[in-house]
Amino acid sequence: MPVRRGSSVSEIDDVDESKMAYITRAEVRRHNTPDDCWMIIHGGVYDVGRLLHKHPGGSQILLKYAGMDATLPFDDVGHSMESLKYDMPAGSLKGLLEPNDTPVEKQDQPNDSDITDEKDTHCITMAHDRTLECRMVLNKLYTITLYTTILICVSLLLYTRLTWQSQIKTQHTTAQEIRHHQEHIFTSDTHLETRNEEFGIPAWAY
Ligand code: HEM
Repeated sequence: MPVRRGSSVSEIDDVDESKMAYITRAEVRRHNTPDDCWMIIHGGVYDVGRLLHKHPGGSQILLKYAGMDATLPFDDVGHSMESLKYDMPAGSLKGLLEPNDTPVEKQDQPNDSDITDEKDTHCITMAHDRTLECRMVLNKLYTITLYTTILICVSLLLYTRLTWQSQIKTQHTTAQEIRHHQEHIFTSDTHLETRNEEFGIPAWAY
């Protein structure tokens, strides 16, 4: 993965550095809960609270870096710098990292067990993600049921229509045959004569 170590937030954002507050790592570290989650990326201090549940990579990964410098993991995953400008909700940039603060390479890296011990965020996130997963599964089930019902209804309609059509066709043909046969019988002179004779009507009477 391309890592752009050394890039600064002011290079990608229209940031007027003179108007931005400088924030220390210690201050950022205090904002490490799902309700108050800050992180440092490329020298910018971001409040990721509003991004948490919209982040395509999930909220859990962001909470893992809550209160920390997430520049390296941010780059390692392959995010573009433009992502900070266009995907970060407006107003998320709280300030710039105090320039004389400890460099990122010397920072502690997060460790899953630390997170569970130090913060309750892990449990909260897991519960949240499980709820989301359940909702997604239910949504999928609902969609599958809906489509299956529609498919069954359409198949039934087609089947009924086809069966009726063939029945109607058969009835129609039989009716036509009968009519044709009758017409033939009644227009046939020989038959008329025979019939008249049967009823005792002489041929000259017709
Ligand atoms: C705080 C600023 C961040 C923003 C604005 C952001 C934004 C995004 C966006 C737009 C995507 C989807 C497209 C892409 O890959 O670029 C994404 C995916 C992802 N992000 Fe972030 N992200 C941020 C921070 C982080 C951090 C600190 C991590 C930690 C490692 C992270 C991990 C991930 C992962 C794992 C994915 C999924 C990648 C994939 O499915 O290929 N993100 N993020």
